[in-house]
Amino acid sequence: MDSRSVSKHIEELEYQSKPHRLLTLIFPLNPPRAQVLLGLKKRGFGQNKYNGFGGKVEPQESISQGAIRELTEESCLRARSVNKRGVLFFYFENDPVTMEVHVFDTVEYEGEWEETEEMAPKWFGVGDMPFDRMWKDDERWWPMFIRGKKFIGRFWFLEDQVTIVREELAEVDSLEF
Ligand SMILES: Nc1[nH]c(=O)nc2c1ncn2[C@H]1C[C@H](O)[C@@H](COP(=O)(O)OP(=O)(O)OP(=O)(O)O)O1
Repeated sequence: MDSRSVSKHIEELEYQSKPHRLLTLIFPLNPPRAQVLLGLKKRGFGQNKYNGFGGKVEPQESISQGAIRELTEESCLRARSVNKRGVLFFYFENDPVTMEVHVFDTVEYEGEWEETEEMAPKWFGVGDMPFDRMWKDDERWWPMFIRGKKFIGRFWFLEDQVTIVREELAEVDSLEF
């Protein structure tokens, strides 16, 4: 198990032994936290969905460094600081790999956003999210996210990547384990 994974603090033993893919997901907020920059994903996993920015954590970096790097690669924004907001585990039917997604926000970033090969960014009001074009779990944890809470969630999807057959979601005081 990757030492940066938080699986052992959250998942049961039988889940801990599955392969995990460590991923980041970061949402830039405008200073009063009224708007969020989402990207329409142009290729790969989650194509044609709006989401935050993110991807695989590289072997030599911390999870926060991965979040900052992916934000720049996908939107051209450079985050000066990030806040840890959530950890999400996704289980897909007939897929042995668990996705462990570390969720961040940033209110301190520099540069102008630009469309990249992977993402077409667009600002949305935090209360006016395009949930019909996002991952199904997002509308579950987004209310916690915009209230400034931290959260841990687990979602079991069917192979269609749309239907959630089971979920666990809880607010937590801390994500430091
Ligand atoms: N159910 C889900 N809900 C959600 O909100 N985000 C999800 C999700 N499942 C995956 N993600 C996010 C996590 C991550 O930011 C992105 C998947 O990463 P990518 O597809 O960008 O990974 P790649 O393998 O393409 O990575 P890179 O090549 O490193 O960019 O989708």
